[in-house]
Amino acid sequence: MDNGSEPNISLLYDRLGGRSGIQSAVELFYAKVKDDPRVSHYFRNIDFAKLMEHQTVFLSFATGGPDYYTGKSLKQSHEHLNITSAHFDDVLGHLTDSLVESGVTGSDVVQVLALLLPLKARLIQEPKKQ
Ligand code: HEM
Repeated sequence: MDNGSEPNISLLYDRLGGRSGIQSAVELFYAKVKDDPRVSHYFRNIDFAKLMEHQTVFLSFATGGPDYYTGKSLKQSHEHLNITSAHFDDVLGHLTDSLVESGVTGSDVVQVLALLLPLKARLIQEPKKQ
């Protein structure tokens, strides 16, 4: 038993390799997205350097790192894009592959996805059912 001042568990952020580990996975991720004709059209005329920086900060913040995400709300930055449910899944598939290729363990990949999947309803615009 220790003195109880620090819980003996590691942060998801640290297990992802901290800021530099997340940044490498994000670079891999956008390379895949840009190469995928199903979704690359969403990213036309986008400043990728800025986008990668914002995504790195967002993921660092979401996984318990010291960064604080102060960008636009995800709803604001995505609503003009009209993202479909299937395209959301395609993009998260690329994120999954990028994390696996970066050496992230299966259970940590699941933990990242568990943080992001609940955001789907805010990011997609499906036609309203009659
Ligand atoms: C949970 C999943 C997602 C997260 C956490 C996420 C996160 C982000 C973040 C943090 C930004 C930067 C916002 C800013 O610069 O203020 C961004 C921008 C963007 N995202 Fe996502 N995103 C997700 C899913 C998607 C999907 C599925 C697509 C397309 C199919 C997409 C397309 C874009 C585009 C095109 C931008 C740039 C918008 C602009 O600069 O006008 N995102 N996203």
